[in-house]
Amino acid sequence: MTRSIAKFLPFIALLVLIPFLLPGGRLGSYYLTLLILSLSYAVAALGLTVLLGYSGQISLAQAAFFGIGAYTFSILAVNHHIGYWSAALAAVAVTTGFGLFLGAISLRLASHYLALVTIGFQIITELVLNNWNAVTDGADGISNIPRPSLFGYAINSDHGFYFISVAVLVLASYVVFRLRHSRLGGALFALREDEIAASANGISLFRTKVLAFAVSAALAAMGGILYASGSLYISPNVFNFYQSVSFFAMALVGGQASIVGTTLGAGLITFLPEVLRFLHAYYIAVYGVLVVVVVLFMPEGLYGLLLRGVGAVATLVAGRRRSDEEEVAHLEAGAVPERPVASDRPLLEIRDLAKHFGGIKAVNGVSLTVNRGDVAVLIGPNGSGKTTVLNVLSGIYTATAGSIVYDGKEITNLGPARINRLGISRTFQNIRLFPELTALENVAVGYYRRGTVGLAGALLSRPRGYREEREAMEKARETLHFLGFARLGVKAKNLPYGQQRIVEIARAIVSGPELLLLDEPAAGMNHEETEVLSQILYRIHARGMTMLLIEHDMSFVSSVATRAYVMDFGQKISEGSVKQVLSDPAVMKAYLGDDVEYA
Ligand SMILES: Nc1ncnc2c1ncn2[C@@H]1O[C@H](COP(=O)(O)OP(=O)(O)OP(=O)(O)O)[C@@H](O)[C@H]1O
Repeated sequence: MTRSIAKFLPFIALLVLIPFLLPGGRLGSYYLTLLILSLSYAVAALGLTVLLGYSGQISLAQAAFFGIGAYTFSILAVNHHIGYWSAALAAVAVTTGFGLFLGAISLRLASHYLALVTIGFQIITELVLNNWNAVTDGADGISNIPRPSLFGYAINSDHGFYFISVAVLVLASYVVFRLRHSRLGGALFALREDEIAASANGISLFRTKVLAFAVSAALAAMGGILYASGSLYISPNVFNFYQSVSFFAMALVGGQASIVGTTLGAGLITFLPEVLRFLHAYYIAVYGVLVVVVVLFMPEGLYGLLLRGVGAVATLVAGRRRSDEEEVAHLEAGAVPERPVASDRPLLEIRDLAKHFGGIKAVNGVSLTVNRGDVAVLIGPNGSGKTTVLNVLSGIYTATAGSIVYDGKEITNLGPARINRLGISRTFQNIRLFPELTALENVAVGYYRRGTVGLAGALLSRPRGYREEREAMEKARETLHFLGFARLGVKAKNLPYGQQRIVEIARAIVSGPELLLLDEPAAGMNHEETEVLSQILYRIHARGMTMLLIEHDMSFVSSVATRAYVMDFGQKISEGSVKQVLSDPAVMKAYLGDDVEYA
């Protein structure tokens, strides 16, 4: 057991001891009922930890999945007399199916549009539960819902069922924890932070989003089954829109990306109305204000605030931390590494490529070949179509016409994730790091394409999951070190511009791609930083990577490039060595216009 899992132990111990802690040895049955209720809510809210906290997808349909789980289980167990655990498994499977469906149809939707679709799903589910009398018994609901038996013992008492609920919460937390600490966890966070950058690092948006919805629905179903068994009776009004909002509030108030935080949030949102009951009619206003205050002023939730407080005290006790600045390493000066000589074997062949945006012919019939070992540069005036070539090449845009062949394979319009997995990595003109992830975590995401562990592997094979995660972290550390960067634990959004560029390059090379695409890597850098960047590109080139870069800084281009292509108005107007193209009259005309003769 790792230390990370061990840190949950006091919390689990507390949950086990709660019924014995209060005066009188045992809680009154009313509070025990509330505790069981809050555990069922916590399990369902953990689904939102994955969906909202990790992958950043907004869902207001968690009560619908909670209801589908509770109803499927109750219908099977009560009306069809299916055994408890078989009915429970079937309910989780059916609800997961609905999660897969909702995830698949919401693929192209973001933020408020996605929220609207989930609200629609929630309302349809409520309508079905209320009106499909033959199956759901409509507004009457279903009663006499059974409780489980374990090893032949029926767990009928509230106390017994409380411990079953704790066990299910621990199991649900374990699922979320394992998912978080596998390559899929990194993929979910990347998706939350920047979908384009995630897909350019080999992460399939479709599979990852659908996975998040499915896991979230499965956890909602587990919570729903606990709810049904705990209450012994269900009716549609429990699984309404307000309950979905409550689940949302539980995740936000506790700490949406934290297992313990969400569990605390569920407890708080369940017990708060009881604690505030003395306020009579005013309680709902006070309750609402408290929730809004936490959401507005504590972005990491109450648990995040608690952790920060503990961290601050620990820092005070241990003395001041070394400042981040002290951790900055520099690229060690050394001889310029021996760079490979470009071969005449093509790695990338672009033929008659066109990309039109309505009437704008951004790229219009461009052909170019990059040989293995080349550092090819694409230059041209602003708006000449360079970035568009890179975007089509890396699958971000689909081509209007033409073909792209990489390593002998046609890759035109394959999509960014598949193209990355074939060994093509890129950086972006307007740096696209994952801002809330640290430099190290950002780079580890770049190693995604080298991993193999899927959901089953992450949940069932702890050694494989850990090994892969550790390997990604080690490679990320090694790559950052190779580039002379040591602020590993600093969030990307807190790094200065030049360092963000280095981290983005590290993320692009960590998986050892064959072809590296760099879009204006020196943009916004001062002279010193540009010098360091050329050293970095020499080192990367010396490792055998072929590069295609876009750049405006001609002295930088002259120092690193082995071959140059020039574009103007969407077409290639010149190619050759940097020296050759810079003295080509067509190129001078493109840059200087009619002043060329004067120049
Ligand atoms: N998504 C888009 N929708 C519409 N037009 C676009 C889109 N992307 C690029 N364009 C247009 O295509 C043309 C080429 O743009 P592109 O960004 O490829 O040029 P560039 O050579 O990279 O320029 P710069 O050096 O300024 O980055 C421009 O006219 C631009 O406005």
